[in-house]
Amino acid sequence: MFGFSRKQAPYASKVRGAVGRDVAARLDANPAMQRVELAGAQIYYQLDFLSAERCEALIALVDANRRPSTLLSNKGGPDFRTSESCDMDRNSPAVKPTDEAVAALLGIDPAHAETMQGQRYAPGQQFKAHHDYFHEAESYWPAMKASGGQRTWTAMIYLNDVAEGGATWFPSAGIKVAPRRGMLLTWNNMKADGSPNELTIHEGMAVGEGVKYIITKWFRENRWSGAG
Ligand SMILES: O=C(O)CCC(=O)C(=O)O
Ligand SMILES: [Fe+2]
Repeated sequence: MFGFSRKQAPYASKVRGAVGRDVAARLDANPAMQRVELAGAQIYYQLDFLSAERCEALIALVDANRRPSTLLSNKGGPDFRTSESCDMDRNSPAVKPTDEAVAALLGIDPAHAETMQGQRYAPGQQFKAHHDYFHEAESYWPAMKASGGQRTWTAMIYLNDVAEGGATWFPSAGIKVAPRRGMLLTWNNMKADGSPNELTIHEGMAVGEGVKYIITKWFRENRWSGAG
């Protein structure tokens, strides 16, 4: 029969929907986690996830390895992402416990995680509004699909307090998170039906005074192949 098939939302996905439910159930059951009051997206945070000592060790690694940040698409122009960043080797002793703790917190197989990124923003540096999920109509998508598929959850940790600016702002969701040493922020980039959630658009606002250090971990729907 033609014309009577049930319509699916574009890009809906059972696998991605299930990851959203499973991780949220785990976070809801964790007394240390707080859920941001918001109907349209799953956003959680935990104060003091990392000790000051661990934060300092990670900051030293970012400082030692930082280079200009890159983007998958250069549509946003030269001031879109002006921070510096680096890979945080998951096998290095300073990174491993944090890397594993984040995956365990979410209950996602660490093999699904991309290499953790360290990021450093000096005054005036920023990461303008973007989605962490891949836009499947873009030319980069086939390579991303092959390397582990869509990004589901993002986890970020603020490694220091910032004197002024540097908040993570979700303009559509109406949430602004000020950096705070050791705090973890995590959100699901997908909706309940497993399609990309536009409401998760976010920006790393320009730092006013001080330097901002964070680490970010992106999880894929499949095992990440380590390339792309
Ligand atoms: O710097 C921030 O607060 C946001 C960073 C970010 O959006 C990312 O790493 O994907
Ligand atoms: Fe982001």
